[in-house]
Amino acid sequence: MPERPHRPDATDATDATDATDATDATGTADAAGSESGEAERTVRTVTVLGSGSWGTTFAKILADAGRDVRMWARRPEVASEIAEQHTNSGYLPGVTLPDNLTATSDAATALDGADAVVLAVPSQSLRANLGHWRELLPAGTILVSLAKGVELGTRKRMSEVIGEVAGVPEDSVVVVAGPNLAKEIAAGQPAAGVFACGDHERAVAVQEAAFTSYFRPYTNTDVVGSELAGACKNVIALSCGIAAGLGFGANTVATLITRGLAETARLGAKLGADPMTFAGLAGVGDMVATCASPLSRNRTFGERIGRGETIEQAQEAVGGQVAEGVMSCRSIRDLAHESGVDMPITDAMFRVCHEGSDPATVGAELLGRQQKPERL
Ligand SMILES: NC(=O)C1=CN([C@@H]2O[C@H](COP(=O)(O)OP(=O)(O)OC[C@H]3O[C@@H](n4cnc5c(N)ncnc54)[C@H](OP(=O)(O)O)[C@@H]3O)[C@@H](O)[C@H]2O)C=CC1
Ligand SMILES: O=C(CO)COP(=O)(O)O
Repeated sequence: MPERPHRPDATDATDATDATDATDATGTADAAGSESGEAERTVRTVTVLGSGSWGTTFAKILADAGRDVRMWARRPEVASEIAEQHTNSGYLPGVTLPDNLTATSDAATALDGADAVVLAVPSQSLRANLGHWRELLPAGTILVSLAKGVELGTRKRMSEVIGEVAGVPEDSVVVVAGPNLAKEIAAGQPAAGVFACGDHERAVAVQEAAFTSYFRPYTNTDVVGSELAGACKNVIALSCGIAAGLGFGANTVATLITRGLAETARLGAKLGADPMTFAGLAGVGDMVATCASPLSRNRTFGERIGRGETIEQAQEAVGGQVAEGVMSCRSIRDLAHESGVDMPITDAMFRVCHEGSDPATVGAELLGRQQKPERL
């Protein structure tokens, strides 16, 4: 696969069009999820559905990379603030958004003619939200998922949910993973991400559209591993927060990160992931960033629980934003049980978040389990 030339922080998205590009800019050449990988694609116009921390930050990356970006916000006042003041103060205080990023609360207006559509709502709301948007998706658009979670009940990964609801092959969805704490990236701090898709051409098209001087996207074809890594680390971040809240230090957190990665990789191996994905940005990269940073909502949530606060108080501490691990500990635990995979930390988080178990007691039980070799 030849590499395409990359140019960070393009000021003109048309720069991205080269003589080899045979894709219709309107995206009508190829319906989303239909025949793919036959022609290089160019993404010029992107719609981001959801205007929370990561949705807004990802929109900023795309706009800084020279794309025309339209955001959809479910609250009209958020859309007006983004469109008129170029800020989203509720989610990214102090951040100025680029002029080529606009917003509306009307999904049809937001979606009109988009070459790519980024789904940036919480995992457990994705099915319902996408159900409203399905009929409005432009033909040929590339669907991109930012959500890191596993659906309750169905135990499906987000690309599976998107494929089902949008009626496209799940391996046509581009999944964004990696150590991407929104506030750091919105402040222009250097970071890398990984864009996973079964169709390499689609991943490359989005990679090119999101390449800036501060954000470096890689591609990967292991969608299963990338999605599971992103969902599972939120649960492990809860446990690291709890450990910190209980007053434990770096050894405890490092143990949870390492053993958390081990149980994530075990689940991934069982479900067909490439084990090397867990050694990459989506795996160890995101695990370390989320488990160690006070910016993580999941870690913060866990820390509050560790300090003795209730689930409701911990939810307040993350300011109404989503701590995906709280729901995903249930769906991932169910997935693990169904797959016959042992995930003791995830199981412990389920007991704390959903059965009212005492965090210190659960921690002691984790330590006291049957001894075993590090690698089975
Ligand atoms: N924040 C981060 O650093 C990162 C987040 N992610 C993942 O990206 C996904 C989106 O995260 P993020 O943008 O941070 O989330 P936030 O909680 O910051 O924002 C959620 C956004 O979705 C909207 N929304 C629409 N429908 C719903 C609904 N039913 N329930 C709740 N919110 C809804 C919210 O609207 P409203 O404002 O009106 O509530 C808001 O715009 C998550 O899966 C997260 O794990 C991935 C990498 C980094
Ligand atoms: O996914 C993230 C970083 O990669 C964000 O983590 P939180 O949702 O815990 O803030």
